Amino acid sequence: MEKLKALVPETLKRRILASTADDLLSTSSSLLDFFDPLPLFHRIVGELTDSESGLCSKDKKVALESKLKGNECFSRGDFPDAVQFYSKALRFAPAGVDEMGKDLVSVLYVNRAFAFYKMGLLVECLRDSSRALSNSPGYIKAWFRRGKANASLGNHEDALRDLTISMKLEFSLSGKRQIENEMKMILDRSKEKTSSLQKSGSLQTSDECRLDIPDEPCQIKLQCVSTTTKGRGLTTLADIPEASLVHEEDPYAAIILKHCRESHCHFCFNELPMDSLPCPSCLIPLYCSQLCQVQASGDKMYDTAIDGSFIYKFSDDLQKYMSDVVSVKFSSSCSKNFTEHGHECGGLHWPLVLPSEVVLAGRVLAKYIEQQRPSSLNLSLRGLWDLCHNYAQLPPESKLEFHVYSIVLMRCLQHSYGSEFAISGETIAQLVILLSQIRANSMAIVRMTSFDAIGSLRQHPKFSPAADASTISMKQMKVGQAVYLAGSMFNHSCQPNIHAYFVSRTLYVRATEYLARGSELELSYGPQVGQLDCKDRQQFLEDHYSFSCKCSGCSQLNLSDLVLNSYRCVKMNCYGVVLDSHVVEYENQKLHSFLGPPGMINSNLKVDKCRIDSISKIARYVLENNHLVKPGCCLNCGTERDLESLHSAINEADICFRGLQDAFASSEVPVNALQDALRSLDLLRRTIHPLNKRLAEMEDSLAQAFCLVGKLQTALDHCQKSIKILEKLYDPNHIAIGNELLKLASIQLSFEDSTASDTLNRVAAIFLRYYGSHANKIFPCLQLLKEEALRNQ
Ligand SMILES: C[S@@+](CC[C@H](N)C(=O)[O-])C[C@H]1O[C@@H](n2cnc3c(N)ncnc32)[C@H](O)[C@@H]1O
Repeated sequence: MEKLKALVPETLKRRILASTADDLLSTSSSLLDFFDPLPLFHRIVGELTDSESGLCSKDKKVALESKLKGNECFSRGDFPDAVQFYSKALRFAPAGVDEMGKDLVSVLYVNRAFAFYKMGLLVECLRDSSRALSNSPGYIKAWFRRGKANASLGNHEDALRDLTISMKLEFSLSGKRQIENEMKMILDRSKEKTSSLQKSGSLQTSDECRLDIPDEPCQIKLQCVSTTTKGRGLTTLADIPEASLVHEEDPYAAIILKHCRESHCHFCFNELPMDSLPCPSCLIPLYCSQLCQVQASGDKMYDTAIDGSFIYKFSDDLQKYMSDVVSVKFSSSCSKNFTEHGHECGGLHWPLVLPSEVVLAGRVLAKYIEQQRPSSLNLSLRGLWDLCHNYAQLPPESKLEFHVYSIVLMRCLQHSYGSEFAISGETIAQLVILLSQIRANSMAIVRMTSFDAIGSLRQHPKFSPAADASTISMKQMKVGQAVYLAGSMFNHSCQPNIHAYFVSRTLYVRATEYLARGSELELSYGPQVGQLDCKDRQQFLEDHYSFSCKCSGCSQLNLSDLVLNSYRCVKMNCYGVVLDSHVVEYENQKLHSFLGPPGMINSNLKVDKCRIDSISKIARYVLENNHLVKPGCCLNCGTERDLESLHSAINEADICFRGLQDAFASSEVPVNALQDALRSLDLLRRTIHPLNKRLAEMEDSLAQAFCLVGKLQTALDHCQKSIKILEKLYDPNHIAIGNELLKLASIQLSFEDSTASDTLNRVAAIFLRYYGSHANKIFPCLQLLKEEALRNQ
């Protein structure tokens, strides 16, 4: 793409870089006219759309090589590696290829099923056997393998049916004898005991994606209104209690992020199980279940029906059982869904190489085209979305990229849709706007990383939260990017009153505080008060969303913004705040609105969300000092400090802090790194304000380090100190505090401290407020820790 950008003539480039939305028709037409006769442009589009030369098409040779390697691993008892190779082979195996009289994909599923069986992963074995049967209903080995898995799982009735079918299909006498023996064993076993698993019916063996059960229906009515500073926004038509679900929505379009392609399902974005499924027609996507696979790529593979090709006639009962096993049943609403990966499939290269937001735009366009069919041949995106965009505020480089990508994407889509739509300057201009809308409105779908870590730990019989104290930390990981049309109406606030989260690909929004009728509902697009200071939040929003934030946190004084990056007063007995020059600039702006017009001072001090009276003290000082906050000057007593010397102390501490972080990567903390870190902490305490966030981070790192060296009481002290600071920067009931308290609880549990249950109760209350009934699903570790705490009591 860089090559294409470099070719754009200087004059046209300058016009594009300086363009506004009104110029787009002209700039897009000029660029289209420039690219269309260029051989290089056509070569690039050709490479992106040629399924033969692309990197994404299936390859029988690679599939067979991988299968062979899988077989070798299997023969020497290395089953996990065998699974890896069979999975690779499945990814590369083209559909409908015959391998020694059998369908290659089915053979690979059966081989992988056997490896799972050997590893004791019976549910995975069962699912893979069924997948083989969906492809090849008459595959004897698959029925046999399924029967064995069902028998081991205690599903004796099903096991006998599976084996009866394989017996009837089997020709060889030795084969029949082997099946007969198996059936005899199952009959004996089923007489001995009825499996507890079968009785409880608790085992999930179906190939449905484990979609989470939605919680209480969302009944809150919201209204779209026009705000004075932020465009449209959503307000509530009724009072909303804290923790209520206020919105639930599936995406218009969604895409997985590149770094998660190998680890998460490309449809629901959950972590991939070991028995993941590839796309039937190309190499890129992996899915957690057939349901996700079908929803994303279409039901090309799974319309199998039992035909009359079987020599044996089965009883009605068995015939029905076979049909149930081989035909994957999905709800009718799912089969009607637009298959968002369908048009990119078949080995095309462009979905792999173009940036995520461009591929997302491709999915949006394809969905729109499908919806317009068969009426519209003349693609017009005018009526597509009523979403805002900030094209004029985009960085100039992004404007050029959006132009180039729009033309390339349109040509790639033309490859799938042929002459169905004509490309013109106008459609390119509309696509540039669409990309700008995606930039302003799309959301990152996130997962809590500890969810995954604990999920796998939990399967370990020896998992102990106590022993794994330092592993329990919550980090958000971006896995996907999606557009939610109604959800796009929520404005941002750095002091949000609602919380957005995702279960699979569904967006849920919950009120995190009581909201009176008529209040505006605002979520955080990323940065929040307590996390970053005003300057850094504004910078983030400018860089990522191209707007200058006008939320309450950025326009009204609050304690966090004043102290988060501040220094302490040179007088050791004074706890006044000393600000750096860049912080002063932003705080002075807020101070003006805080003070209001002349004459309103003092009597009308409006201090939003300030829970600490020091704001008033600061205000009083500022009022007495000509309404100006000065860099390096204590806001309590007015004493000046040399900022330069403070900067070098902080740099020194930062180096030490990074050393400690590096040590965590190797899970070993050398004694000297610990001593250096303690010295730095001391230096920081003398240099920066006691509520500066750096101190909290240093205390937190030391807590982790002392956990690693087994000094748990010291770790606990540091963890508590970190939380104390964070509680002042955020709110004590903020989700960030919930995450920190979870760490504290795991340390408390490590030495059977009975206060762990109180800590966990606080965590549960916070999580409930942010995640409602989804809390346990999103944080399974909470339940584990609670059980551990109960055992300790
Ligand atoms: C997802 S949209 C929200 C709905 C939008 N206000 C509208 O009218 O369609 C995001 C855009 O809303 C505006 N916006 C949202 N929060 C804002 C804030 N705190 N301050 C200023 N503008 C904001 C910005 O233009 C931003 O790009």
